[in-house]
Amino acid sequence: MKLIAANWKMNKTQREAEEYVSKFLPLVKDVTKTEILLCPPFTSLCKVSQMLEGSNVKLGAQNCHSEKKGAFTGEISTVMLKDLGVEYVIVGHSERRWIFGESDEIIHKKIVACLEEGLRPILCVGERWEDREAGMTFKVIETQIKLALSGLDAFVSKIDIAYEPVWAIGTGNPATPEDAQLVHRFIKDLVGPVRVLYGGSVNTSNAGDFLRMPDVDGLLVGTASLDPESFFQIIQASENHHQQEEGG
Ligand SMILES: O=C[C@H](O)COP(=O)(O)O
Repeated sequence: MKLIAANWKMNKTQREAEEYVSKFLPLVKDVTKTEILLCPPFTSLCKVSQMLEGSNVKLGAQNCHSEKKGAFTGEISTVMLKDLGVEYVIVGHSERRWIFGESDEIIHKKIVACLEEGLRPILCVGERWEDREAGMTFKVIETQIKLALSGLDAFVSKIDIAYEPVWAIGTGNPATPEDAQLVHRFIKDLVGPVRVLYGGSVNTSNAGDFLRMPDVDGLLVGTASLDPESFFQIIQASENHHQQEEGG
């Protein structure tokens, strides 16, 4: 099943999150062929978790710490997330890699922490523009994945990967669906059967084009997920795609 995930990043107060979910749940109530995920900021997880109970929408977090508890001021553990009803955690988003200096080693530890707690990590990988220009896209992706998933071959079915080219994030300049397809294929050849999402300037107009690619198994949506209507339209693109596939 395709996964369409919303990463709200550092947006929305609790009240705004509540308004969003109130509008969103009736829109998606008949969605059955697509897995839907909302990843609000930590401050809204509790409220959103209560609202999603019994619905067809799952809850994710945008980050976690690698330790279960202890003297880590300002951090949130996988145990705490699990306790709130979180099922997914975005790990290694490029905004954490490049703004906060999160290393591949830390990302690996976070993935292990998620797996230990029964949470499903969405590992984000992606090249910067200069990597792409230097012809290093595949090398960068390979290195990020090998380091993050080192020793975790047996757990690949419990992990999703999001290909998010750094230069495409929040720029309005997405990868072409064909370029995304090439990288997704490369990732599956490297890792084995794994669900690979695309992220980076996905919107209501281009979502269907990405979802038509054979190895695009879902989308990780930032900006266009902030409005419930437009996020719903992206989910609809996935439902439509599924219907077309079934129709042959
Ligand atoms: O996690 C989501 C991605 O960073 C994509 O963000 P964007 O849709 O605003 O480009």
